[in-house]
Amino acid sequence: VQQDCLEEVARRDSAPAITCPKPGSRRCLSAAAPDGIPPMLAQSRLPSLLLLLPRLRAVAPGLAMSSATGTVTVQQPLNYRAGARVQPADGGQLEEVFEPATGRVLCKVPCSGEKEVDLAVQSAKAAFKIWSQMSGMERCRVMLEAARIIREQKEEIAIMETINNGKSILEARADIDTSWQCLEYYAGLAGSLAGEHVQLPGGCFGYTRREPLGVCVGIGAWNYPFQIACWKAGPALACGNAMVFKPSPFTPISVVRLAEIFTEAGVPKGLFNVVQGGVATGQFLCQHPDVAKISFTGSVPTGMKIMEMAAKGIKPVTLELGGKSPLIIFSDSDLENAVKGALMANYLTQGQVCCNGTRVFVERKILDTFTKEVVKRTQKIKIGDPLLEDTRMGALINRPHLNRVQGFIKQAKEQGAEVLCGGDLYVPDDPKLKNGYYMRPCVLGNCKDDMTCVKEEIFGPVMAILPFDTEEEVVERANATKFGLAGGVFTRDIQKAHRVVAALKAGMCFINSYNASPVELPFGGYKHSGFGRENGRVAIEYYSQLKTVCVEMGDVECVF
Ligand SMILES: NC(=O)c1ccc[n+]([C@@H]2O[C@H](COP(=O)([O-])OP(=O)(O)OC[C@H]3O[C@@H](n4cnc5c(N)ncnc54)[C@H](O)[C@@H]3O)[C@@H](O)[C@H]2O)c1
Ligand SMILES: C[N+](C)(C)CCCC=O
Repeated sequence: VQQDCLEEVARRDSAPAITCPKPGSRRCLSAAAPDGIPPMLAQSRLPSLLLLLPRLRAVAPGLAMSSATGTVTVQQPLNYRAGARVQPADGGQLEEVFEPATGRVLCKVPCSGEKEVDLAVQSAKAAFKIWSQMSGMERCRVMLEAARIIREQKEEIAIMETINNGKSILEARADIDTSWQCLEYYAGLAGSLAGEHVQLPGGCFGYTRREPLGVCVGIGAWNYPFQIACWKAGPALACGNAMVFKPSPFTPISVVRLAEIFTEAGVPKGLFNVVQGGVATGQFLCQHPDVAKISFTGSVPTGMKIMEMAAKGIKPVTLELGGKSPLIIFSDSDLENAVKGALMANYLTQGQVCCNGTRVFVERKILDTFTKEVVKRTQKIKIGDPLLEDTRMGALINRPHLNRVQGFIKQAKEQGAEVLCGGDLYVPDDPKLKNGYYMRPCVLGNCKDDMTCVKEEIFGPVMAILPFDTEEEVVERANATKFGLAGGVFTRDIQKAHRVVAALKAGMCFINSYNASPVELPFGGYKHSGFGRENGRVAIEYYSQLKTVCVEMGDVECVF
């Protein structure tokens, strides 16, 4: 037993059944797909929660028996500094945190002020002195241990994420998988970070050292709270940096568990700290003179503000922003796969995914057949309690966001789009879910490129279908957007597939699939969707700096 768990959970008789991955399974992306579950979400199944109880009690006392929807309250502090949960030194305004599935308040979190932000940064600075002096192999070992603990505690973390975010437990498990995989991947790279040796005339030489930046700030969005934190912490820590992370005020819970796991794994106390709050806390972080880098995931308007603040301190930034990505379905596609691809491109996490392919361009020849099939499958999606195993769509993040998505659908109708299915609020039969933030996934037909629903990021389960006639035309229309995060193409013609993705102005492209995110592949946007990359070897560049050392072996040549 290594911690006071943050959850004080009321006991209930009917706990949801829990499944776990096969121990040692590499990743769910490549796993077989039992029960028709998409391979990227598939898990091998274990029996019920009862079999896991001894281990769950050990790692998370109080969480094990009954982490069911509608029962959890959070009582422990959600700030983390110098290796422990703390109350913020100057916590001001309280933010209510909701359980999207029920609309209940899970806790009220004090927003960290300037003093708490400074304490967190100072704590990170102190730990940086130790961590940055360790060898890559030493850092690798600690990070592997953190990955191992996450893998071991995957079920509890996934439950926490589902309760705070509203996404289905099936998806939350896949998120936790990509989280520990990310730490494992960068642990692997930590030991091989190196510079170059360059021979110069007269026996002189130079060499380069890849050095960490210092204290890095991570600011996260609410749609993938734990995963976003790992995608930033992985490369940052591998390079020898320390981090202060601020999650979205809507989803403050799971990242504190990550901080505890890092401490349990053996990082110096203070290496990974968490501050809580919204705009003001984020600003204190970005403006802090001892912060060396900002990595931000969120909306385009906030990204612009972050960049302005970073510019004043000449701080490098990584911006992972929004999108309105095209998915192009040619008539020679495997129709079954194309339909599945469109569903995966639009409905994960209730459609609240930055890289979603929400503009679905369909070659006119197959428009009717494709649309009919997509609508049929969309109508069958099981909405409801996100902790139930058979739920495929949970609740949106909060009431204002649900209203915003509904507003987009209303406006789409006013502008001439046709609602082919869904788009209305969904009220589950279960009384405890009556105040949750549910809606039916929506397919819009009769869409035109200049409609708001086609131009703006809706960030909800809303797919717009747009017919096209030629390759040239569709590429031009696909690129006619300020965003450039992702894009996809379905076709059996291999030359056409590569030609089209080469022409797409987007950072993450898919051929005959959509929304896979293996940690080995860089992820990030073009244009207003941001710059810098997460995942893959290249992320090392964004969390390190190169020092050149020039060595003279003879006498100094002096012109004076
Ligand atoms: N490209 C990606 O990898 C990626 C991933 C997930 C989400 N997103 C995008 O995130 C958006 C949804 O997330 P959101 O609603 O949380 O975004 P948001 O921009 O409202 O907030 C993101 C984070 O920034 C903080 N913040 C807000 N104003 C700030 C300021 N002035 N200074 C510093 N910090 C500030 C918020 O508290 C939050 O932690 C969507 O546009 C989505 O596409 C992008
Ligand atoms: C894991 N996905 C589905 C590729 C989402 C990445 C993060 C975007 O919001």
